[in-house]
Amino acid sequence: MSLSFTTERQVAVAAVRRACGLTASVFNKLVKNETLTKGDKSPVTVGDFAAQAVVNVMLGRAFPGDAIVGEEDAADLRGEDATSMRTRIVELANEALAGELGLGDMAEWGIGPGQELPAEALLEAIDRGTHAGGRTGRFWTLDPIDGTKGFLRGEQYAVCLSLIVDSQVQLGVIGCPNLPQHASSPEGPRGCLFVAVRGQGAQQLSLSGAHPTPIAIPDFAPEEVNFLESVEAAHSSHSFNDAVAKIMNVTRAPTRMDSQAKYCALARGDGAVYLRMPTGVGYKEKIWDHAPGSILIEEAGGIITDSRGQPLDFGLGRTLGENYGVVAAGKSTHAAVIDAIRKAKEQEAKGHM
Ligand SMILES: Nc1ncnc2c1ncn2[C@@H]1O[C@H](COP(=O)(O)O)[C@@H](OP(=O)(O)O)[C@H]1O
Ligand SMILES: [Mg+2]
Ligand SMILES: [Mg+2]
Ligand SMILES: [Mg+2]
Repeated sequence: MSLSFTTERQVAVAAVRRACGLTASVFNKLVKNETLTKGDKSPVTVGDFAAQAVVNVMLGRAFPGDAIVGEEDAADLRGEDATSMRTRIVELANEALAGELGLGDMAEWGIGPGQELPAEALLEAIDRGTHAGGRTGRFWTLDPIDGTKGFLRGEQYAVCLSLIVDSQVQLGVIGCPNLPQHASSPEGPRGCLFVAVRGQGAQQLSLSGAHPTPIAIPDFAPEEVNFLESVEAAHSSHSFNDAVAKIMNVTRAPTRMDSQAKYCALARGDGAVYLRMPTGVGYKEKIWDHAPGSILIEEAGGIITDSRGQPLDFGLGRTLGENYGVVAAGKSTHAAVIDAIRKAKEQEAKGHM
């Protein structure tokens, strides 16, 4: 078997590009009854569902034998009360699948004129994402909109796709429609793609899939270190991050950003540390929230582990198992973060936090 994953990369970039176009167009037109609240109280929009349908249709055509671990499922879309949402999703997904071919995209992965897919086919495509994951075999992970809360605020979100083979992430593609192309000009052009293939490095591309540019995590002088963290305090402990930053004598304020755009920002050197610590007990991190970002960090020369310094295990199923948080940083910084976390935990245990 070839391990260059050339076709997989091509399909993944094409699928993420189409899904980004869809989500960006949906944002400007989103109305109130196009968002649902899921069982865990988190929001999901017609954009999430339609983007999952598009990516799953394309993966299904290119790799009919591959399983998919996708965040969304179509259960809430089948009832009569969901008719208007369903109609909108069908319209959005068909529009994206019929849209112009991007760089490296193939006509047979999308649909031609008059080939619109009916609602049932698209709901089935969404439900192709119900795979359980696991230790062996080949499957994709898909988060059609990561950072749905950021998406709804008009801030950062990302379309995130990865390929896992026997528990190892081999390919990751992340599309960030709202991320400035250069951190140095935050008001400049927005929208970029990030791609990493195991052993082939990490790249930033334009949203169209053109102009691949290698990216790497730079060395940070201690006084230049800053943290990247979630906007949502319920997703990651801001106060623990403050304690860790203090121990590391970090003076720069943290950069808050939704979604795996944080991994992209880290991979190109916009920030030095991504730290995500649990806010309570019970929540298990999902593999689609970290698999694409993890390979991007590794291929950009960084290290990603849990807060104990142990590797993340993508072979446990749909989640990462018991939650010890996530720490990503460049090689020269990562050990210092793990050490500071240990000290912060000691302080916390002594009631000093
Ligand atoms: N209590 C919790 N702890 C950690 N992550 C959580 C969480 N509740 C939801 N999330 C996850 O946090 C993701 C967003 O991450 P971030 O905070 O970095 O923007 C969500 O992805 P979705 O937006 O795809 O649902 C969701 O999977
Ligand atoms: Mg969600
Ligand atoms: Mg997510
Ligand atoms: Mg999501």
